[in-house]
Amino acid sequence: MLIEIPAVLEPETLRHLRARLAEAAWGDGTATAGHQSAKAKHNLQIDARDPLAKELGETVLGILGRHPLFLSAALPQRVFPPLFARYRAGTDWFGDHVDNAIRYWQGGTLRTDLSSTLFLSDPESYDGGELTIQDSFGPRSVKLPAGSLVLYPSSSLHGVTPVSRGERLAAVFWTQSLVRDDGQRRILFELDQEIQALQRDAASQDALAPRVLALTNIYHNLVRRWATP
Ligand SMILES: O=C(O)CCC(=O)C(=O)O
Ligand SMILES: [Fe+2]
Repeated sequence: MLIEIPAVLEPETLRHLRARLAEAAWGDGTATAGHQSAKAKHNLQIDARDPLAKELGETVLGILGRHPLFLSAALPQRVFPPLFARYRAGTDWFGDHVDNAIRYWQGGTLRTDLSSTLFLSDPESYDGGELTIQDSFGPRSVKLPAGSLVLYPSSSLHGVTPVSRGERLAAVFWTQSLVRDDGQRRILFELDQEIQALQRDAASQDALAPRVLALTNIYHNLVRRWATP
């Protein structure tokens, strides 16, 4: 399931991130690529050990950790710190590739269940740079407003088309979910969204309150059954 989450970043946070990224020390993106994706990857990124990457990564993780739609859709157990990427016009793109199933980090491991791109450049400011994802319904091309993010199963082949004008800035990160199976996670997300809609209706119709309670109970019982914390 591919989920778009609009306006994750406030305009002011976006301005702050972009201003800090303009001063960053950008290095070759292949530094962290696996054997197969190194051949496909043509972009720049900030070294994960760079204090700036850590600081901005924490800002993004803090926002995600409080974002109801991200929490509902990803059911995150752990989120790998964002990698800041830059694609320049005329040279940069990322051919179709797979993300490694396991990422090593802080002496531990993270299983990549979900991949995400948080778009940081205004779509009007660059040409190309579409994120193409092989969804179960066929290829999807994603180019979102700055500050919005897309969440997709890490099992999908994906890439970024060449940038032909301007530059594309993005924060890319991976999530290990409490619910590993994409189909189960999708059922929980849809159920949770419906319960929340019903809860809004229940505010003006008392008779709905027991229904909301019963469905909320079902939601949590499914989480108990499917989550592996
Ligand atoms: O820049 C993007 O949107 C995706 C990057 C990507 O696929 C990766 O770093 O593995
Ligand atoms: Fe990738």
